[in-house]
Amino acid sequence: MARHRNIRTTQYSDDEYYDDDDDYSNSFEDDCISPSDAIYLINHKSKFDSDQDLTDAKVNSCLQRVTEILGFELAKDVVAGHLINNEFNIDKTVDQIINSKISATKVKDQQPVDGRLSRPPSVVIASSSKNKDNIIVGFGNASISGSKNKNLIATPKQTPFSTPICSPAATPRNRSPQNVRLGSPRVDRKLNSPKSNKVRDNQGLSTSIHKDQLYLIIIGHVDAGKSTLMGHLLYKLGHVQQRTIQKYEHESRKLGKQSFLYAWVLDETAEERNRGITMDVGHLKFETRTKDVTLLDAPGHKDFIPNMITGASQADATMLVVDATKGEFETGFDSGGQTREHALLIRSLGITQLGVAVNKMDTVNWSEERFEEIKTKLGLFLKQAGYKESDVTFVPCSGLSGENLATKANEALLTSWYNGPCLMDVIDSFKPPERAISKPLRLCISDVFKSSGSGFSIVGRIETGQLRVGDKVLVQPQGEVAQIKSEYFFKFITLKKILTTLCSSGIEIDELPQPIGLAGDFISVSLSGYDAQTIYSGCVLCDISLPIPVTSVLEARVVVFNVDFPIVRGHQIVLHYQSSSESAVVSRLLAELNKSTGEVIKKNPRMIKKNTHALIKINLSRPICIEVYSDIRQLGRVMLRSGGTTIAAGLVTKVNFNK
Ligand SMILES: Nc1nc2c(ncn2[C@@H]2O[C@H](COP(=O)(O)OP(=O)(O)OP(=O)(O)O)[C@@H](O)[C@H]2O)c(=O)[nH]1
Repeated sequence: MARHRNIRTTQYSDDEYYDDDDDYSNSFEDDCISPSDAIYLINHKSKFDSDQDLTDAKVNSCLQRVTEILGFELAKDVVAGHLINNEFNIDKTVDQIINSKISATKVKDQQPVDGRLSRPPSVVIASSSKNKDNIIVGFGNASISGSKNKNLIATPKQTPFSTPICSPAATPRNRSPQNVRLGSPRVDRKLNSPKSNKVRDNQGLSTSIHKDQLYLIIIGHVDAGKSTLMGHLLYKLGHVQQRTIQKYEHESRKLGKQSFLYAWVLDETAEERNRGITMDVGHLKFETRTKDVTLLDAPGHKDFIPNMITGASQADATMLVVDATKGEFETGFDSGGQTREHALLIRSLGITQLGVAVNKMDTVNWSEERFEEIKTKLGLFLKQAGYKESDVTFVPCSGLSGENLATKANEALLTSWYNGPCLMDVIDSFKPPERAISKPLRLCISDVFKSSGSGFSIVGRIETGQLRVGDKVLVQPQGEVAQIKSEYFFKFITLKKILTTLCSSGIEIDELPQPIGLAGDFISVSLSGYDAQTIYSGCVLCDISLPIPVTSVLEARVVVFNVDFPIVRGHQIVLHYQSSSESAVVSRLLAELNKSTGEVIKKNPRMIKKNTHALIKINLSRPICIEVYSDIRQLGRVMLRSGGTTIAAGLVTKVNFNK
């Protein structure tokens, strides 16, 4: 039996408590009063009211239990207040704390946009607390049961698929159930955490974690040294054991790829290691002085740009890695290289904070001249791409030698002219965005996994809103109402707590359940009792009363990249959004727009040339879940690809053509 049980719904009685074999007795820790004592004390409250010591003892005894259920610490006097208010009822106390934190956060976060998304605070609280009697904390299977609601959105014919799309050309129409992955969800790895900080503050639920949560994507041209840089940084921070590195050194030497030893920390599959390239987005978790950072190591190779887009859609800040080696920077930067494309993609997705690691400085003898040359060329391009100079920081470093990564540079040739921040300082200086907890629930499913037995799990990020066990949600685009069933245990894995990884590399598994998931959390939910065939990557769990729009037609304001051929009406494209993609066609060119003001320059142009802004209409081959950017930014961004290259990026301006 898991440590985390249905404590909050348990009605204790003396009989249960005194039964030696009864698991309930284990639910209370050593320093907690027994349930029978608690009940007795509550029933005889008046007798002991004057006894401050006794009250303290009761608070102390319940404090740990409350903290365990919440998953974070609050100041003792805050918990004491709630406990006394609720007559030491742990269940009510926890609910009250959670609800008070949500409403506190919500006031700050409330952003009425157009009425469609705004709603009174009471609705938010009610929706999350209406099933409070059923809230369960623990491991095991949870179930979303589907009761079809035909009055909602018609169910498009779709079949499940398992992996993020790799092929830009294909629409995954005929994926079979067998494609659902077997085994554990691909969740994120946390390496050894020597400085893991378990302290929590009392600033509210979304901000209660002592360290801010930041999703950082590493981008750059193929072989710029992204994986090596981050692998070595993690090693320097003590997140990778020395024996693991020794093992990688030994094994990579056997393959004749010793220079990739640090890259292996992030490139985990045999194919990636054999080919020496990153293919899928690797996730790792580490801590800086002020942040819990989730690292998204994106593939540099152009064949895997769709995977990179998937990673980018989750990121808050970016580290662009360029190779300082003579000729190599130029290859990556010139047209055909991925430096520009990646930087543009990231900016188009609304990510503004950028660090530029000028890597492999050892190959140019730590030359200041070379660093400045790269800074000038790239800086100019980044400015044109819409990055503010103040949001971009250049750092000279070497992923291979480890120079200027976790600590300030030692290399005399570098320190003779450089006194700026090291890579770690730059990462630490990124600002995490505010999480939109008060907006309607949007959980974007990025993966579906078949677990042992009949159940399956979904993995995804809560982009906005919140989710609790017992909540009813709408699965879009199916339009089916589902519920996180209370009689099952709910497995909530958040990146705040973290996760699983390769046992072979000495990395620990640390999956912790949470009673509530909030915007920004990447979670895994074990499901059973719901048809796995109808759920797939790209589906969205959302608020029943304010569902995400489902549409097969949309309008978007796009920036056309440096394309060889102009975009014309009837242009076949693949539309990328979140972790999904869909084949589509540009059905109308509505207007060419002024780059800076957005004013219409020309209505109904015949074509849209490179580097222009335009308003276009797109018809998709089947309905997708998407938002207007001004409603929910995270879900209103799209990428247009054609012939294996990204031709434009844009923001959705209209989705509902019936109104
Ligand atoms: N001299 C030198 N070589 C480096 C440095 N960093 C990485 N390399 C080498 O560059 C090669 C590519 O490194 P990776 O870390 O795999 O590059 P990557 O950018 O992650 O590659 P993809 O993910 O496939 O795009 C490897 O041989 C590394 O050893 C560095 O600072 N100096």
